[in-house]
Amino acid sequence: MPVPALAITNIAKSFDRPVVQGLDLTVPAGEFYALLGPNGAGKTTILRMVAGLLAPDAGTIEIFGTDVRKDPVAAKRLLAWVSDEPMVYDRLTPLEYLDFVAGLWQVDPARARNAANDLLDILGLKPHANELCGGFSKGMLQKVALAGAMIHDPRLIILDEPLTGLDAGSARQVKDVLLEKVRQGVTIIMTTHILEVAERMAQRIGVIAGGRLVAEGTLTELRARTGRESTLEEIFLELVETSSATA
Ligand SMILES: Nc1ncnc2c1ncn2[C@@H]1O[C@H](COP(=O)(O)OP(=O)(O)OP(=O)(O)O)[C@@H](O)[C@H]1O
Repeated sequence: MPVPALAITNIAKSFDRPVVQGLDLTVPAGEFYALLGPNGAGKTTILRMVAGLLAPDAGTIEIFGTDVRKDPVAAKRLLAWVSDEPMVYDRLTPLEYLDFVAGLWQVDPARARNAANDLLDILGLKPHANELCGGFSKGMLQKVALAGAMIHDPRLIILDEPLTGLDAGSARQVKDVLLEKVRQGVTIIMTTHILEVAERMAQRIGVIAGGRLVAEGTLTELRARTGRESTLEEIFLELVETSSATA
């Protein structure tokens, strides 16, 4: 079997109470995977552990076979983490910021500049490429952060609510970038509360509730599980209600 992009085995994490409990999750290479779940379900906590920003209390996480805790630098090279709170330096222009990030990853400068120009173009930021980020709206900063996360050609891109706060045009640009990456063979894992986005973009959907994976599959498989022709919204609500009743 080919090495999956992400293999999570039995991870757990507690803060003042258990937040992630015995979670297994495997995402094959090249897949667009959406992670859904109610507020507080543990989605961000899971992704922060995958990105190496938070240590699990138990279990293992592998990115293309590389253990995130044993070899964090190698694992981080393979992935990009795009948080829902973009961190971009105010006093840099998008082009300077992308040069800076590419430098941290030791990407060849000429290659990085080409990639930066392509990303800024597709994200509609070309006209602002030489303006200071300090004057940008949150949506523009989100797009600069996304471009920065992709500059080292990651094989796995993890995004936490990437479309929140974006207008229709910006959301379209971000979706186009992500779909193009998937066409190129990159794996994408994304949380979203916009069920229509999960329905249209993702090949498989995982539903998290109470820190556990309560269902997973293609939309057709999830429909089969609930046993009727439902919308993703109906399936989602049913799965989450069932899981909280069981808990
Ligand atoms: N650093 C922390 N310290 C204490 N509790 C935390 C911490 N991070 C997350 N939590 C708690 O863990 C639970 C899960 O939070 P998490 O952000 O992972 O959920 P989520 O599924 O991403 O939610 P949302 O959809 O609202 O973003 C919440 O109850 C949250 O308050």
